[in-house]
Amino acid sequence: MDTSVAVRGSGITKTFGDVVALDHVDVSIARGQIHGLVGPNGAGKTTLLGLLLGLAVADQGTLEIFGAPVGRTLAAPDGVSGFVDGPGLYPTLTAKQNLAALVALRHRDAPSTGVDEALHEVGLTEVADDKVRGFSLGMRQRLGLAAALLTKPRLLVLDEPANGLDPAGKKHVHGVLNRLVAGGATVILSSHRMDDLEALCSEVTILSTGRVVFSGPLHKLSDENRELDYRLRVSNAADARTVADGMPGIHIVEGSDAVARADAEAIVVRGKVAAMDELVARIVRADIALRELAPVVSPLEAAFLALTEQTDGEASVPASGQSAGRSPDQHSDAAVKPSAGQSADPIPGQPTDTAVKPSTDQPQEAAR
Ligand SMILES: Nc1ncnc2c1ncn2[C@@H]1O[C@H](COP(=O)(O)OP(=O)(O)OP(=O)(O)O)[C@@H](O)[C@H]1O
Repeated sequence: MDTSVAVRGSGITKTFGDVVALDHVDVSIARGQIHGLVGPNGAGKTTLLGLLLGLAVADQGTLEIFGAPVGRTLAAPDGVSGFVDGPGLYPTLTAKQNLAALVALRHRDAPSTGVDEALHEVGLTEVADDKVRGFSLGMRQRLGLAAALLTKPRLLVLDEPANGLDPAGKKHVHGVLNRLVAGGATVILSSHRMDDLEALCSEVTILSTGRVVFSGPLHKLSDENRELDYRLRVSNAADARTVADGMPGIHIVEGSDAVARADAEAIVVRGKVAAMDELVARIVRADIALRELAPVVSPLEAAFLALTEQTDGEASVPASGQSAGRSPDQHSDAAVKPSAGQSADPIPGQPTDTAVKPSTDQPQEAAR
């Protein structure tokens, strides 16, 4: 058994009717890291997370968590907790009562074990006695995280945990996840926020229409040979433009939104890393101050867009659908595969021992 691997999936296929949600997915997720799952709407992220939480069972393929095969029954695998589609909570109970109810289901003798600590960890101590009915989306997300933490998971699985979080809440949750991982746990989360993923994750898996189109370390997405748009804020945009104009490998991007959003002292140029290095050197030699230099879209976002390029509606093609990704030879040495297929249903509202389904106002038998 490879002890460095938390999750290993091979040939995982999950269909819902004629829709292929996961199409022969191979994935290997290292222990002790935060691993990001990213992909367009309908790519299969929630379906995959649901399999990890025991909310659904794959039609084909094998899935192992910490070396143990995931069974064919709907039950959360040992040491795994989290939620998909938002945490299920009892709106008429307080935050504290929600957590106590979950603990009571497991430890009838000590129903409050760990509740205060979990609320403190997610920053909800002050509203511990408030009814969840009045909670904002962000507060519910944090309470769902607290519910998952109660089980002291070795693998925490979260579907878009940053939904509804304000910047302070997001920072707090990032801190919780980083502490968890520092303590040896593994976190797998999905997000549409590339900045969150870049801030948190060492590795990502990009899904497109049910297939893995990239899986590996984030740095492998920074392809120096790919042209990117960069925004430069300088002390004199007109002079910087003159320097860039006609330089080999550099193209000035006119009418870019990124310029409009910035200020009069910004230009946007397109080029590869080597050409950008030369441009920066020339700008400095021309006594122009370079105040900011950043890609208009991050390497992760650029790779995401390139790898999941699709036309409207393509994300919902049935089992016989077309490939939506680029071919492997268009990418670097990370695990890149062609994409295709399409997806289907995470199990309908099946709360399990640790995982919770939809956060409607209907009480779920929640995050135990
Ligand atoms: N219970 C279900 N019944 C039928 N189809 C389903 C079911 N759950 C998911 N699907 C379909 O499977 C595909 C993958 O859905 P999934 O929710 O896994 O995607 P996702 O990547 O999480 O999308 P999003 O980013 O929009 O949350 C979609 O086409 C979806 O319509």
